[in-house]
Amino acid sequence: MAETNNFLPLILDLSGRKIVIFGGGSVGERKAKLFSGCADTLVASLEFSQGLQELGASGHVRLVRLDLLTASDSELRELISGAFLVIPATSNFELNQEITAIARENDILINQVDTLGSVVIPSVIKRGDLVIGISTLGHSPAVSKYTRRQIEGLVTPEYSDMIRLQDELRNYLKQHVAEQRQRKAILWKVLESEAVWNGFSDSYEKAAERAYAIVSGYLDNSSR
Ligand SMILES: C[C@@]1(CC(=O)O)C2=NC(=C\c3[nH]c(c(CCC(=O)O)c3CC(=O)O)Cc3[nH]c(c(CC(=O)O)c3CCC(=O)O)/C=C3\N/C(=C\2)[C@@H](CCC(=O)O)[C@]3(C)CC(=O)O)/[C@H]1CCC(=O)O
Ligand SMILES: NC(=O)c1ccc[n+]([C@@H]2O[C@H](COP(=O)([O-])OP(=O)(O)OC[C@H]3O[C@@H](n4cnc5c(N)ncnc54)[C@H](O)[C@@H]3O)[C@@H](O)[C@H]2O)c1
Repeated sequence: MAETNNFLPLILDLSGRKIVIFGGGSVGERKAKLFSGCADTLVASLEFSQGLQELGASGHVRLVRLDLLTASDSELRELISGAFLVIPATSNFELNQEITAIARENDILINQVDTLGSVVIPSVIKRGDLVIGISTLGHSPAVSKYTRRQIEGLVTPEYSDMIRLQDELRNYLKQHVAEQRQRKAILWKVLESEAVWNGFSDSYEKAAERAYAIVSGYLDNSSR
């Protein structure tokens, strides 16, 4: 098991990145579903789950059918050529290790699914512009999944509304408040306002109206 206190989550722009998954079973499908929305995802396998066949048919992932045990090294290198991330997820541990070695030789990031490798895939929550990654660093993926479900219950749709409102306010305040510390104080006053949060249940406009009232109050006080 790798030394786990050196792991940190990163939020990456995967657009245009090539991700190659070996193995089209339940794990390969879960990984392909995660990445297919944002990266060029290829799955190489003997067989493909129903879910992957559907993703392939809809053009969301590229499926390459082959027996990796009889594939030549050059065929494997061709498949991983230009890849940002390789995920060896067949049911054959030795084969996964072989693919890992080839990816390592080519300095490609590897997400190992049958042990803790240098890249760990977290549980992911994506609610609009709010993205949360959760990992136990290999100790208990079930707890990651459990924690995801717990947090999903907390992250109500109002979080996306508040992100939109804060984004709007940040741009407004950059035009009207010179001092960054003052801008930060106003944003937190809005963020911690129960009236603003409750306003969203009426409408976004209602919450925004209450937020701008806080901003005006702050600006009036500071101009005295
Ligand atoms: C988070 C998530 C992301 C994803 O892959 O999508 C993920 N696994 C998920 C679910 C899950 N996986 C497993 C169970 C069964 C219960 C359990 O074992 O706990 C459950 C829960 C379930 O299915 O209910 C079995 C399992 N997992 C690994 C092994 C190999 C081993 O450890 O030996 C075995 C076989 C163990 C055995 O043979 O018994 C290894 C890994 N799994 C990881 C990620 C990485 C560590 C992440 C972390 O530490 O948090 C790591 C190291 C590598 C990797 O990145 O794949 C995803 C939840 C997505 C969601 O939120 O829904
Ligand atoms: N990381 C995780 O969350 C997690 C969860 C469960 C299991 N695992 C591990 O992940 C691995 C895959 O698990 P799974 O449930 O997806 O297995 P699975 O049996 O559902 O799928 C295995 C896939 O590998 C393909 N495959 C096997 N041999 C092949 C070959 N020679 N050439 C091409 N393709 C080949 C099969 O066609 C199949 O599509 C297992 O080793 C398991 O230990 C990881």
